[in-house]
Amino acid sequence: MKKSPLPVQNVHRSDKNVGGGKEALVKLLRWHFGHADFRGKQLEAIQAVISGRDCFCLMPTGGGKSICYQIPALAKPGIVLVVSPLIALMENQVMALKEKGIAAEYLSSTQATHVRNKIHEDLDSGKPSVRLLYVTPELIATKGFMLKLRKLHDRGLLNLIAIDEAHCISSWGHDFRPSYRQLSNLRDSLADVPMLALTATAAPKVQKDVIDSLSLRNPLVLKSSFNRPNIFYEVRYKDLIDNAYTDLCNLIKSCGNICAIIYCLERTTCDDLSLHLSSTGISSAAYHAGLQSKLRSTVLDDWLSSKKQVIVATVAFGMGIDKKDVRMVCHFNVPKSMESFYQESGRAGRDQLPSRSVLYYGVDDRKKMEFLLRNSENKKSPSSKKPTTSDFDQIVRYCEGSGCRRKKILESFGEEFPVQQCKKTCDACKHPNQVARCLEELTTTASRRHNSSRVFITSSSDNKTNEGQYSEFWNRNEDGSNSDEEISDSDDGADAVESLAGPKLSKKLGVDEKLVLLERAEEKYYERNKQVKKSEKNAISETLRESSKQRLLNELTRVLQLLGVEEIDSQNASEFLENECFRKYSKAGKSFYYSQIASTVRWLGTASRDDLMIRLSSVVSYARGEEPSGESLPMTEPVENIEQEDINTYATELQVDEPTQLLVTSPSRSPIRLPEIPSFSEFVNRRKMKHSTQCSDGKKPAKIMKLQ
Ligand SMILES: Nc1ncnc2c1ncn2[C@@H]1O[C@H](COP(=O)(O)OP(=O)(O)OP(=O)(O)O)[C@@H](O)[C@H]1O
Ligand SMILES: [Mg+2]
Repeated sequence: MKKSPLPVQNVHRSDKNVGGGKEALVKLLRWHFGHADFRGKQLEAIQAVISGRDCFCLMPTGGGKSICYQIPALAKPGIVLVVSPLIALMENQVMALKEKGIAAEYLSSTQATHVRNKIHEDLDSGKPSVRLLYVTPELIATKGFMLKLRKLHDRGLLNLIAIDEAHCISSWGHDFRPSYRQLSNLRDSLADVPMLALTATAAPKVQKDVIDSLSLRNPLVLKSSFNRPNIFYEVRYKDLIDNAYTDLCNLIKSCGNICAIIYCLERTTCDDLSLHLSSTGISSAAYHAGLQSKLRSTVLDDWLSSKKQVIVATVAFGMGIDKKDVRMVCHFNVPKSMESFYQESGRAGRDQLPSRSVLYYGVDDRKKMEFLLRNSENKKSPSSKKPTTSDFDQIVRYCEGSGCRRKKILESFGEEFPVQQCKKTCDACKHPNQVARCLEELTTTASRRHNSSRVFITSSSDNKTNEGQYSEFWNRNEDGSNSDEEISDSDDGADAVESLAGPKLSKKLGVDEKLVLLERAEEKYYERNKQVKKSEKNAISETLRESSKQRLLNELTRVLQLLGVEEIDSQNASEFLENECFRKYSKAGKSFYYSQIASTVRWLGTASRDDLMIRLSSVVSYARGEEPSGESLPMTEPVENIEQEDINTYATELQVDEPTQLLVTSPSRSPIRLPEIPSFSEFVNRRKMKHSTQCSDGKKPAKIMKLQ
């Protein structure tokens, strides 16, 4: 309900009288926001900036930082400029303020010109009505807008510049945004306007970097404890769970109809996991930068209004989103640093009610992340301060070490925390024996699976993987490409689907993006051509098959390299797997086929060397004369009723003497490019197809071979 604003208080004059100042400020807080009193260091921050002093305010996520600049805007005539990194975040706050009857606006490229013009007119008028003006750092960097700010300042109207999410200025931070760097000019241009930097980033090196970069002058530094007592911390070990998807479903269901966020490393995992949750009756949606902006807003709105219960997202989601009743934040893949983990898990329980942070930890995930971090370390410039493998070690210790989780989080931010204060609000304190057993089991299981006695804090520096899959891994890339800038200030390239003519897809796109674009283009085609038969719509197109093969190939290449498997030719194996999906689901239709491909990709991501050798036994290659080592591997695809004739024909068609000689070494062992050789099952399948064509031609059917 809108309230008429309280007459503007000139608290500035009474700020020396702390008691009087406080009373007036509390009155504003109660009237406009309905809160009984200030929390933590809010009042100190407000009084500092009102008195004209710079302030650096560190409060945990959900601590109530916004009030620190919203109340000053109501306490003094004039304007408070708020710099915010995300359009969604600005929109949210402005909407909430307007609902409270507070004159707030934001300026962004997404607004209609007439809306922007109206705001500019108001700013240029003798007595602007706007009290809080939200802008992006990009806008501040423009000459025109800076000129406007100077004019406002000259007219005595610019009271405060608040830099929200101020850690974005530091490349040490987990959310570095190059555009924030431009804010370092503010001090020169508007020297005497007080600045308020706000962040929940706990890392001391980021804090110092923020103060230096913004040239804060003798700032009042306010730090609150980073402890979030209402969050229960817990780690689940993927290597000890039969099926992490099922485990997660059960977990969500066991909590009732809660609102949750699930973070995944890859967009495909978001899509896949969300699909899976939905199929079990949990209302969920995926959210990542690969979605069209309209769809993203719908997903966000649905989740904010609790129409959707669970949002499955990449790290592109969540900064500054003020949904109070998030009861669980789950990391389905290990986060890249303790800082990211703290920020993301901190989105639970903003209403201070009991909530949960659950981290699904897997040794494979850890290796993947180590690889990405090492790769990025190798690439980065000497001045770059991206999270490193040593930052990551903190999160590994959080998962792989015994002892209070809460203590580990807080100590990694330099905060001392006596274990007794945890009061059994983490799994390690509540069920110490169970956690100890899990860790012991993890050591044995993982060392067995990964053929290594070193499980803890190891690294896999020489692994190669498809980095393109993790385009949101660095929330904001230094070079700005692939950043979720697109999530904040501009529309993304997904709209290209609209103009998609045939398979004209940019080479820059990853396979998954291409697949999604093709799917959408296809959907659009069918939408426009409703007369097209349903069966046709359901048919699996060659393009889809090709993209699926490529998707499998990418994952296979990554997994084979990660596990050091050389005996499997990824090309043959991907074709084999795709063929398997096609064979099983071509009749059932596209969605079944697509979901089978997705689940195969998922399986590849968790498969061990032995799993791969077993399932892909028919495409395992050995060097000429080399025998498979150890016991013979069982085949998951038993080939029955195969005649010697078939084997001979297979050999003859490939012009070799013995079938075993077909099986050549992996490309890494042999520099010679060999002609493409179909796998045996593929060959059998082709023959099967030939037979069936012959049958339909009215010829006598040949003996049918059965591949299960
Ligand atoms: N003094 C207060 N008393 C009660 N509730 C408050 C008070 N101050 C803020 N809140 C509430 O706390 C919640 C979090 O506030 P806010 O969004 O400002 O947090 P934040 O510190 O900016 O978090 P983030 O780091 O996630 O952006 C909001 O719902 C807000 O209404
Ligand atoms: Mg905030």
